This record gives sequence, C-alpha cells and structure tokens, in this order.
Amino acid sequence: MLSPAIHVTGLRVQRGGRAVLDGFDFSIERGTICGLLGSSGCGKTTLIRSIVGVQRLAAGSVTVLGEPAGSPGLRSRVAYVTQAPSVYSDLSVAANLRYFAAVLGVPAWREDDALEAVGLADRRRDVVGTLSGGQRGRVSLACALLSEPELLVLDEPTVGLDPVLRRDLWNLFHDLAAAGTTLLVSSHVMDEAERCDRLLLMRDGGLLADDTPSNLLARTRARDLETAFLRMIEPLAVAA
Ligand SMILES: Nc1ncnc2c1ncn2[C@@H]1O[C@H](COP(=O)(O)OP(=O)(O)OP(=O)(O)O)[C@@H](O)[C@H]1O
Repeated sequence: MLSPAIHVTGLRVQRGGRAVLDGFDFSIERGTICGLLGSSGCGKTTLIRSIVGVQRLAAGSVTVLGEPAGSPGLRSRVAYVTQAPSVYSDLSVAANLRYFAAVLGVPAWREDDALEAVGLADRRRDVVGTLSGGQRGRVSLACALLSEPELLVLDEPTVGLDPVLRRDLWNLFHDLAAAGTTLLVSSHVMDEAERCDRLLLMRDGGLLADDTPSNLLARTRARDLETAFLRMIEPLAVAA
C-alpha cells in the first residue's frame, strides 16, 4: 500500500522564541484535497513550510510521499505555490514557463498544457508585470504544474479571482486529485472548504479539527461550514 501523501507526528515548531505549532499529528491520503483553515497568524504558513521542508522543526517528524520533508528526491514531486506569485515580472508568460520547464527538465509541450489548465493560453505573449494579480498567481500555478507534482501545496490560490475563475480552478483541482495528485489548499473562503475532501482547522498553533466537511457539519449541528467553524472556535474563545 502507498504511504500517505503527508504524515505528521508530534510536530513542534518554534519561531521568534515561542511555540508556533505545538504537538501536531495528522495524515493526508494520496489523491485527496485537504483544506487548511484558521485565523490569521494561527500557523498555516508555518505548517506549509514544514511540509515543503523549509522550516526547522523543534520536535516531531514530517514525512512526505514516504520521504522526510525537504529530501532532495522530493524536489520535482512536490510543488508549492506561495501567496505572492513567484514568477519573473519582466519576462513574458511563455518565457517564464520556458525558464521553469528548463530548470525542472520537463519537455516543452507541458508548457502549453499548463497554460491551458489555468486558462491563460491566450496571454502567453504578455509580460507578467502587465497582468492582474490574479493572472500572475495563475502563471505561478502553471509553473508549479509543469513537473506534474504528486503533491501540490497552494497558499490561498483563489485570492482576487472572480467566481467563474474560482470555479474553473476548483474544477482543475478536482481533475488533478482524480488523476492521483494530492492537494493541500490553505483558504479563508468558507465555500471553498466545502469543496475539500478533508479539512484541517487550526487555532493558535494547535489542530482544532481534522475531519470531512460533512462530519464537521454533523458534529456541530450547523448548516454551513462558517457556522460550524464558529461553533468549534467560540467555546474556546469563551473559555479564554
Ligand atoms: N519569521 C518569523 N519570526 C518569528 N515569528 C514568526 C515569523 N513568521 C511568522 N511568525 C509567527 O508565527 C505565527 C504563525 O505565523 P504564520 O505565518 O504561520 O501564520 P498564518 O496562519 O499563515 O497567517 P496568515 O493567515 O495571516 O498568513 C505568527 O504568530 C507569527 O507572528
């Protein structure tokens, strides 16, 4: 049987002299979409950094696709799309794709497929700096798709996108998952949480819930996930 896409045990991370993540344990199965939710500053980016292998751990372990996070063998198997687009704004869309395809050593035909997937095939000649923020983010996503990663980590991928584009991107995410890719998607948008197979809800460096959207609704007797999350968070707020 294949190992989980992500397996985290006893994870503890210190930043700025204090514990930012404290005692995390969870697994994410391959070919699923997992949403990562929680208030600003609760540690989502730090968890993502731990998974992509750029964060020093104070304790615990993070195993990705059967290897320790950050192993050289994972470089082409894991892609991370940061919140700020990480592409060259003075180059055209096509030149960015060509550059990253060369770095990753993937065939040129994948450039067209990646641009098609993010709906930017007609903008290939445009200089990235002349595109909107949402379009730049999609160029970044296209570059991440080039290596056909087994794990795709996306930090707020739909910020600034209109509903049609958001729907199209979520259709793409589901197509990727159906083909076996695992996606970890951080989001603040509650209707996106419903589109995930599983949700990790974080609060103050801890894991408040790790469950399916339907179980979360049932557990909290809520009609929508926004209410479910508030019901999970509020007892703690009252106790604090
Ligand atoms: N470079 C750093 N040095 C010290 N502390 C840091 C550093 N980066 C983040 N932190 C702290 O770690 C905590 C978690 O930050 P993190 O960026 O992981 O949160 P987040 O959930 O991703 O927030 P947001 O949703 O606002 O992006 C915060 O309290 C933050 O102040």
